[in-house]
This record gives sequence, C-alpha cells and structure tokens, in this order.
Amino acid sequence: MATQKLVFVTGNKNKLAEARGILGDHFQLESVNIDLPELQGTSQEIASEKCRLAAKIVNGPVFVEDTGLGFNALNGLPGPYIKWFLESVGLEGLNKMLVGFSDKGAAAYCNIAYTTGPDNEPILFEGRVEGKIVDARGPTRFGWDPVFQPDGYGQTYAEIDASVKNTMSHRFLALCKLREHLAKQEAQA
Ligand SMILES: O=P(O)(O)OP(=O)(O)OP(=O)(O)OC[C@H]1O[C@@H](n2cnc3c(O)ncnc32)[C@H](O)[C@@H]1O
Ligand SMILES: [Mg+2]
Repeated sequence: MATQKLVFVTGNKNKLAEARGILGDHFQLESVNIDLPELQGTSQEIASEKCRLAAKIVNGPVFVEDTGLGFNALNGLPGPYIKWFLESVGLEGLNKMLVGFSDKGAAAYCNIAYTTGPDNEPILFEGRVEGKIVDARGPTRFGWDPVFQPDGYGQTYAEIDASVKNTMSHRFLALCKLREHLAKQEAQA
C-alpha cells in the first residue's frame, strides 16, 4: 500500500508521538507545531474550530484533536478544560476535586476533526474510554496519565506500556475511525 501523507496540527509532542505510533508506516504523519487558540464550548466545537483555523494555515487536508478528561461526579467537567486544571492544581489537585464524592468515575476522550481543506467543513471522529480517577501512579511523562485508570485494567495509563496504551486508548479509538474514513476516501478516488 502506498504511503499517505497526513498533516496533524498540534502543539503537543506526546500526542504526535502516540499518533505516529498508532497510525504506523502507512501514513507519513507531518506535524505543524502550533498550539491553536481554543474557544470555549464542547470538545467537538473546540476541535472543529481548531480544524478550520488549521486548514487556513496549512491550506490543504489536515487534522487536529481535542482531548478531554471528564469526571462523572462533576457532570463531565473539567472535560475540555482539563489542560488548565492540570496546570493549575496538578495531579494531586485533580484527586482532591473528587474528595467527598463516592463516584470516582471518569471518561477520557479524544475528538479528532479532519478536513480536506479550508473550504470544507470538518468531520469529527470520537474515541472514548471509561475509567476512574486514582492517586497518581507511574511515570509523569504525559499529562494526566498517572491518575486515569481505564476500566478492565489494574494499571493507570502511565503504568500501562506505551505500546499497549496505543492499542486501547481514547486516541487509538479516534484515530482508527479517521483511518477508516481515509481508506474509504482513498478507495473512492
Ligand atoms: O495543540 P493541542 O493539540 O491542542 O495540544 P494540547 O496539549 O493543548 O492539548 P488539548 O488542548 O487537547 O488539552 C488536553 C490536555 O490533556 C493532556 N492530554 C492529552 N492527551 C493525553 C493523554 O493521552 N494522556 C494524558 N494526558 C493527555 C494534554 O497534555 C493537555 O494538558
Ligand atoms: Mg490545546
């Protein structure tokens, strides 16, 4: 199969490394390192708007993603605002937010927005993994990985081997949907 070029606009090197690991050799993943401005809204709205901005910059096919971590006890907050919560209160603070709630359930999700160019509306692909918030365990390499334990695993995202995370994560599930879409698009061309 021929290599397909794909542009991912993100300011996050860990997202890029995971996306490269998940998409493998069939895609030549190029990155444009811009932390695009993000409006307030749902994760889908944020991803769509980032994608419109990215398409204008790249002037061609491009994808972006918005990642969120929503606490069930807080009706899905911090959700898309997890980056600012993590920066402000740290991993321990995220735990403390749930003191007083018996429900420690949480969902990690990734909303990918892809467009063929600046004149076309973004298409969305979501990957979602249910789990719970636990005291931080494992290396602090990537964001909130140490405090999120996916259901069915005795380990946090940070403790799970990176190659395994890349076969089950919210990002993996979203990228699989994007990959399927691109394969269909290629078959129609
Ligand atoms: O340029 P973009 O792609 O927006 O990169 P970002 O780092 O700003 O990313 P987001 O706006 O989507 O914010 C998501 C936050 O969650 C973190 N994050 C994203 N994916 C993660 C993952 O798989 N595990 C742990 N933390 C993650 C990330 O470091 C941010 O703090
Ligand atoms: Mg961002």
